[in-house]
Amino acid sequence: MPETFTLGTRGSTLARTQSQQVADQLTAIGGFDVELVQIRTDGDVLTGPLSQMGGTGVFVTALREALLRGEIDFAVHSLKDLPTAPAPGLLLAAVPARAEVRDALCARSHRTLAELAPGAKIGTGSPRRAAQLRAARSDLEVVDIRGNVDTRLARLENDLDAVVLAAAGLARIGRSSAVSELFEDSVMLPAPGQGALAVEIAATAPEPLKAALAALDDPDSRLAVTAERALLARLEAGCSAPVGALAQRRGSLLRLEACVASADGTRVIRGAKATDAFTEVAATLLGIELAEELLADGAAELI
Ligand SMILES: NCc1[nH]cc(CCC(=O)O)c1CC(=O)O
Repeated sequence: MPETFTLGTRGSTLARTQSQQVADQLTAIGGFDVELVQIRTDGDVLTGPLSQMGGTGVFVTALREALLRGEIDFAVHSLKDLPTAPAPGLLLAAVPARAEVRDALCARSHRTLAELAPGAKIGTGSPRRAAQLRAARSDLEVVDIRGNVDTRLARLENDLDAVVLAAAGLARIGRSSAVSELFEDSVMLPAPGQGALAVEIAATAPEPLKAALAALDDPDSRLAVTAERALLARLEAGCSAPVGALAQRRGSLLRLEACVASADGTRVIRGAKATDAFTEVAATLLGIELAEELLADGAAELI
């Protein structure tokens, strides 16, 4: 009988879908059976605006505690929900190949941002998305929304003209047909880590599990998110701060682009920097150095 490992997951459709995808890959690579264990996090239970829930990691803390107690063998998170602070006793076993990184506009009648009527209502719970939307279209009414992806899309049938969601999440749950525009980097930079998954284990996890998960790791994706998260950490900004960042391999360079915006979108500080060294250290330095350039340009006032 193959060995069985338990995978802790949040209960949302998105979380269960992405956990099942990693489980299937692990079964294919390692020949293991994987059992999904559903765990409720504060992010699933508490109500109110996410940006005011206080503390980081509302979506991951309960999963991390289950890992440390040995109740589950591994956990799959959306990487952008992971706090940048190191997690003692835990390891990032794999960053699988990243999916689409961009944010998507989902609008009634499939309108693009430019096609939305003046004063149209556009929903997002993210200060980063709200600020960049206001910078692009100051006439729109940005409405604070939350809930899972399906709940947000349902608002299009109800009171909103458009919502903004991560394209990767929509694709994972089979709702890509709702997308009317993928935002270019110049209009909206994604959240650090967007579109990537994080597979986390306890440092004491069995070697065969570590080895099988290591095979799921995509080095370019890991380096890109390392640079983005180093920038976020150096800015001392959390996942709900108005910070966008995107690192991508461009030929022989790893290029990082980032922005910090004021909540009202009237100020957007942007910068970009590249390195030709493809190591964790170089990616981390890239993030730190670009963060320091943004701080020198006044970013601290906006965070
Ligand atoms: N915090 C919510 C969250 N965490 C990860 C995703 C989407 C998938 C991803 O970016 O990997 C979403 C929903 C959204 O932002 O639209």
